[in-house]
Amino acid sequence: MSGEVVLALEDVRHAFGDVAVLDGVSLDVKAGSVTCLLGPNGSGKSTLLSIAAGLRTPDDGAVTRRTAGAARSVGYLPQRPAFRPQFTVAETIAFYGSLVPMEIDETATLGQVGLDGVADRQVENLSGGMVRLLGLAQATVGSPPIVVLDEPASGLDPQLRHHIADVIADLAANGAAVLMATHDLGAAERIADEVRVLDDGAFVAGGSPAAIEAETGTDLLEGAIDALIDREDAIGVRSGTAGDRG
Ligand SMILES: Nc1ncnc2c1ncn2[C@@H]1O[C@H](COP(=O)(O)OP(=O)(O)OP(=O)(O)O)[C@@H](O)[C@H]1O
Repeated sequence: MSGEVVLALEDVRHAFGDVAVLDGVSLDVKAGSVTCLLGPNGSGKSTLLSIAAGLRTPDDGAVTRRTAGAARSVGYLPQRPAFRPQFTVAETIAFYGSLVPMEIDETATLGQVGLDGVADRQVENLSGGMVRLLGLAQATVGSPPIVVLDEPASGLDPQLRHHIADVIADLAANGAAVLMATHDLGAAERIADEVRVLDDGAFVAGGSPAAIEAETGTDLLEGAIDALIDREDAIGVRSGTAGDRG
């Protein structure tokens, strides 16, 4: 099965009101691989991920998920994961486990993200980073063949970021097709089989990290992104002050 395209987006378009966010985006994600979406804040990564995960219907274009026979088709980690505050960590995973028609090893699920030691702690008493780890664990419950992760390492310290990247690489090694948005270029460099750079609603580059670096004459993704994205534009999007700059 490994290497088959299990998630395909074809000429996907989406707008919020009169603001076009995705302007004809096509993408194949294969089983056993990690695809990282890079791009400035507001470039449409989360919108694309929510469409890929089936949570949002695009205005136009086709989304195909080949997940027949899977207990759960898609695991999804939102950008801001939120859980019932009074549930413990173990109860939270048990709840998600109850939604899929298969036996879940809760301890192993928590262990893979390093949360087995806080299984009895209530969610409201977790740190922000721990909540994100719980979100990642939740996204893997039921071994979905497609895993969609929106900034899985956001707000985590460098060691945890590294650990999360290892967990994600393991998911792909075990056959999952992983599609994730990230601003962690080091992680993308390390674990991405494919990178897509999104800007102004379209992909401006795609390929392995090495291929993108070769194409842009750079030796790190950070340099490649600088070469591909107009930094002034990106800062304008971030701060909303583009119109104020003289
Ligand atoms: N529900 C919504 N209604 C209206 N506009 C939206 C909605 N969701 C997103 N947008 C707009 O769509 C654009 C793309 O947002 P999106 O969250 O997809 O970007 P992103 O690349 O994930 O950004 P970031 O890196 O900051 O998370 C932004 O201009 C955003 O304001």
